[in-house]
Amino acid sequence: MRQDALQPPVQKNQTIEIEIADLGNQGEGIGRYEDFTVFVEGALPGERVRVLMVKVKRRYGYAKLLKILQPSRERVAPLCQLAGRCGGCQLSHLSYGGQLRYKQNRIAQALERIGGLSVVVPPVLGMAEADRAYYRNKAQFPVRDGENGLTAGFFAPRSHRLIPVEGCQIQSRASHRLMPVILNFFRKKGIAAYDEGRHTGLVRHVLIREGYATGQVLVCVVINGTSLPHGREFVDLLRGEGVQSISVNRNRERTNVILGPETVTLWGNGYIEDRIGDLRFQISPVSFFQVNPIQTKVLYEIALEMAGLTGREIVWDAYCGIGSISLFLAQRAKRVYGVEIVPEAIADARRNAALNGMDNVEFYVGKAEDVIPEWHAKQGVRADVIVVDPPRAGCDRALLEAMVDMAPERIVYVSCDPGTLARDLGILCQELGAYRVERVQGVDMFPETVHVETVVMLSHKKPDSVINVKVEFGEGEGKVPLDNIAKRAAVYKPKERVTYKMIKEYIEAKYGFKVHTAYIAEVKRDLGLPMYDAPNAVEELKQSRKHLTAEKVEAIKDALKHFEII
Ligand SMILES: C[S@@+](CC[C@H](N)C(=O)[O-])C[C@H]1O[C@@H](n2cnc3c(N)ncnc32)[C@H](O)[C@@H]1O
Repeated sequence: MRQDALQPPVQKNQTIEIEIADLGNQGEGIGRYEDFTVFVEGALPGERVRVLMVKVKRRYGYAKLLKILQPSRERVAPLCQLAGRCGGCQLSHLSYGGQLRYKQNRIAQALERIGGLSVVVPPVLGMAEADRAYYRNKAQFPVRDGENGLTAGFFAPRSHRLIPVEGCQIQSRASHRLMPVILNFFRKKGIAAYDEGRHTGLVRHVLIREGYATGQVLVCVVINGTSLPHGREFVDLLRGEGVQSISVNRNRERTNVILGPETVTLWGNGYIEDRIGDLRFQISPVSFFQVNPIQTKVLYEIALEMAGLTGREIVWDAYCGIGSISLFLAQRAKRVYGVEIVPEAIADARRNAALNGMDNVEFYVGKAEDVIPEWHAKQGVRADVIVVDPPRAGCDRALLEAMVDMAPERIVYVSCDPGTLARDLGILCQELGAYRVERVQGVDMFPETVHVETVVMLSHKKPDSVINVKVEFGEGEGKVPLDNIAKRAAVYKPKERVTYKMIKEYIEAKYGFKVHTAYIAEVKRDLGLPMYDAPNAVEELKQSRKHLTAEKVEAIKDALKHFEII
């Protein structure tokens, strides 16, 4: 043990040799140097590596991989020439079997460490080798000015530096074919790429979506303006390339969010069609649709199986997108209600229900956490099964509480983030104690990357048996005093969950300044506190921001003390 526990045993720019023991949530190797944790991008468990320390904090640091002294048996040569540079495929140097084991382990660890749930997690369902190349049906390329003029690509890890992408192994074949054609057109017509710093220029992103079963292709250009110059010629060009739907999306905000609020169709119906199993789906540019069509079928079939439908059930599908899971469920349920925040997706969902001749589904636009509790409280609607498929941030607490109130027999939780999944299952199963986990299944929707989809089946906890106990309250022999009950209730009262919002509000009220979630997360991390309740912190830390001042650190620590977190 070091003499001065506050002094890290390494310094910035120092070269050290370490053994890698684990892989972090971003696919980075994790090793120890004395009792100091070192994160090394590109290193694998079982490897001995020489690294250069690039950032040193009190208890942990980040290092650059200089040399692999002893490679792991799981190390493979990445198929993609951009591996390690573009920030997209964090695991392309790990064998596919190794990737699946990493994902299985990630789910199990999150459930145990964050959710407090000890559950058997079976192997993740992977893809056949022949299907893995070019598996994505949607590409969203940022467009910026590069060394050779207007360029499309992907951002390097934790930056907005564009790495030109030619020959990406996971994007669709249609995007490989069309991007050079589209970029050439913009260059020839002198159409400017977007400049983030100055908020000038026109083309921000190009989105290309391809129907896996139909081969139909949609192109949507996201612009910092109202219209695309030479739009007619652009349409003619892409129609000549066999594109079915061409649109522009207007995004004039200074934001990292890709899509803006308005989409204008330049040509076609404004959507493409695809199929999953026997069902047909129309998909517009701004609607969510799962990106891996082969694995989507696997995922939905598992969700359907877990829902255990017999044809008599009322089902709610929260976060329903274009209604794809809803329609899968409606094939075997009495009635399905879908809720989704994006109006265009609900328009797609309604069209999709009609397209498939299904009249036992209804769709509502709104936040799941508003719509479902309101329908339950005001209209008294009930549910036999609730399916949730939230974005990475997981379910809103109000929705979790409403589900417990509605007490469906089963909840099927589809998740793309093991951390927030575990947090929400912890609330449903441990904190509110209303459900138990029956089955967990990971599905590899995102080969080569750290991401994994998980489906969980929860069943309602029912008492095993009932005994009748006669109790008299009040003073006197054989009676239970009322004040004792109040005291016991105070002892067992669950602690209020402290949210980042509460910490921010406390600091603003007491110190008069705002602090970013990422700052709170950084201080928590420095203090060695768990980070699971800051699902967006990692993303937020990627954005450029000012230095975290000592004043803010003290204010955050004060708030953490106030809420008894430290
Ligand atoms: C992971 S997608 C799932 C979509 C769909 N279940 C599927 O498999 O295609 C999450 C969806 O939730 C929607 N969404 C995000 N926040 C929401 C909220 N608070 N209430 C309802 N829907 C929301 C998004 O627009 C997106 O369509």
